[in-house]
Amino acid sequence: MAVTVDEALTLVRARALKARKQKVPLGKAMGRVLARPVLASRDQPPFNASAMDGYATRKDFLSGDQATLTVIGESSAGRAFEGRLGADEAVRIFTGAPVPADCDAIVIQENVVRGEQIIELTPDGRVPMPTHIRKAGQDFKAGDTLLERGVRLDPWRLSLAAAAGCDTLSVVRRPHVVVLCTGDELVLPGYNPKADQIYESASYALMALIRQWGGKASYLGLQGDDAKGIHKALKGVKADLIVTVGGASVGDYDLVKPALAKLGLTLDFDSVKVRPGKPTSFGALEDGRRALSLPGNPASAFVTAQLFLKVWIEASLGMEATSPFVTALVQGVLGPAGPREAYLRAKLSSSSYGQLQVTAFDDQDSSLVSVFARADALIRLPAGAAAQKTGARVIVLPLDRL
Ligand SMILES: Nc1nc2c(c(=O)[nH]1)N[C@H]1C(S)=C(S)[C@@H](COP(=O)(O)OP(=O)(O)OC[C@H]3O[C@@H](n4cnc5c(N)ncnc54)[C@H](O)[C@@H]3O)O[C@H]1N2
Ligand code: MOO
Repeated sequence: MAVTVDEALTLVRARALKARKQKVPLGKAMGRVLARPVLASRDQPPFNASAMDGYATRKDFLSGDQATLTVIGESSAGRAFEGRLGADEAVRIFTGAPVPADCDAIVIQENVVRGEQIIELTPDGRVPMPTHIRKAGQDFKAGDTLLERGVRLDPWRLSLAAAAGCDTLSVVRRPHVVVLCTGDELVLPGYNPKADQIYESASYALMALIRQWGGKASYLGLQGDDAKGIHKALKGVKADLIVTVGGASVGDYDLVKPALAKLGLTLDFDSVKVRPGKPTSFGALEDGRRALSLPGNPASAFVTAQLFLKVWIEASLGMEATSPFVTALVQGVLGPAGPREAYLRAKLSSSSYGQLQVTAFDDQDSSLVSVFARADALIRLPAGAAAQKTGARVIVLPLDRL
């Protein structure tokens, strides 16, 4: 069954794993997806806090006849002033320190002339500045949901969880994805290729992408064009998803599907109406492991990984589906799309006034590793799309470059 990209995405999502929880220390939670929300157990800040170094006092002391205040104590960050203020009194205060209970104004130290115990207010010092006091709960309040379930932790979200006092987080277990490459012509980097061989390169991108997208990746190495060998390599392997690369098409040496068939493969689709990436298939084995077979041409494997592998990993992590697309103005000429939805390797730039622009590489052959290494986006052309000229708005899928 040949399906469109959208149909394939629906089928891939339908075979996502049920999220399994595990606890991890906050310091190890970068990149993980929350299995439970992070809630605030207290207000932040927990007290009215001074935003400036200066003097805490009362507004009514600033507006009276008196232009001097008596300093009766100090409040510093971590050491609150516990006393009470009398008439025309102030407390020395520092940024981040609790504002004493009966104070409602901060005079910054630049706006006073400091004496021994008495400070003299300059005219500016007599104007109350509400922003100099950060209200308790200004950042967040006890009981607030700070981070929703399904959110992926990034540096700023980790900081928020820390600000809420969480030392461990409940996250979704990473789906385990194994990668097997097939083809008699392939040699691992570091070994000597014969004249008719090439280096295996696709798995290096795929393994890194799986990790970047939130999965756990294991490399099963290389298998020749031998259905028995492929079957043996996959038979007892622990995995949530098996990704095979190569041997996916219709030739005499395309032996991945027969090998997976022996493991009880039920196919959801065996071909996608996409260019590159037509011989991509997906389904599940008898034992529940999912199997995604990618074409061997590196660009075909990378495009289909970006489309389907990423979505399967994210759905299995309990992340909400979001559109990965933006739009940009095309530079140069794009030919018509043909009968399959097309993804052209392209380079993003921005105009002098910040408009996103995109330029397709001239050579779109699906074997080219060098072009992908320079691309930072894919231009998506719907099946049957007409040719496009400079200035046309096109749909773009930015790549997850570091
Ligand atoms: N008669 C037909 N021939 C082909 C069709 C078709 O429909 N009818 N489809 C073409 C399309 S589209 C693609 S894409 C390729 C993909 O085929 P396979 O998945 O069977 O890939 P291979 O033949 O094994 O390899 C293709 C190409 O990629 C190189 N390769 C494979 N694995 C790797 C790797 N891990 N790292 C680097 N390079 C790799 C391999 O050496 C080949 O050059 O089939 C078309 N044929
Ligand atoms: O679909 Mo193939 O991936 O055109 O080279």
